[in-house]
Amino acid sequence: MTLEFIEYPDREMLFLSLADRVAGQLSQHLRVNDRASLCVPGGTTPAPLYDYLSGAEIDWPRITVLLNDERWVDGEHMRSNGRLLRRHLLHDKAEAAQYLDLYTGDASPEDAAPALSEAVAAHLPLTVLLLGMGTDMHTASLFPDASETVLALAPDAPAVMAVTSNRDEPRITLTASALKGAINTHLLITGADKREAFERAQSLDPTEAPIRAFLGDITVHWAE
Ligand SMILES: O=C1O[C@H](COP(=O)(O)O)[C@@H](O)[C@H](O)[C@H]1O
Repeated sequence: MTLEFIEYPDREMLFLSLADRVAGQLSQHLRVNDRASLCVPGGTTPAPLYDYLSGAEIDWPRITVLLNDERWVDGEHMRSNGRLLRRHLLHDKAEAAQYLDLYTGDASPEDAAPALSEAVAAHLPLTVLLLGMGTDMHTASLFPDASETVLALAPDAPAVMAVTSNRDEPRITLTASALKGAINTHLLITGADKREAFERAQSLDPTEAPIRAFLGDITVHWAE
């Protein structure tokens, strides 16, 4: 198990270099496999990374892109993680990728979870997993001290679960069982507050600091 922490001089360098690394890992995988999967976070941090990645010269038609988690809102809603992807990643060269949308339009994420679990399971293990993290140490939609997080961290959890106990909108999330087997895992964090949260997480239980469940073989990318 190796945790590598890379500190970049600035965010621009981080986003450029991480886009290059992710593209390289996907291409490498496609040299000996028919298909690859790229699982990425939503939120406010990764848009510039996706702008770079969308122009990468990789064999996008052989790549399935999916989110770590989605908020149960319409795809055009400001809080939709899918909206972020459609605007910043799934255009230019990456428009040719296959997109596995976690927002199905079902009445609730509970209704959608069983079929999504099957759909996601077909793309495991993930070729490249990129995680984000909130200052509260949540990752994907696995939130600290939530009863659903205990279930989503269990090794026998289905690949996808509904999350309804958080204070915002209902959500859908990949669980630890789907996320943890990825071939390449990266964590993208920026700013002093997230670095401090990341350091704190290392001595906490995953139920208090869900990102802790993924701090095995991982490369952490940080810039102020
Ligand atoms: O709610 C979410 O938050 C995390 C972190 O987002 P950020 O805004 O602090 O960058 C994100 O990784 C996750 O996908 C998203 O749904």
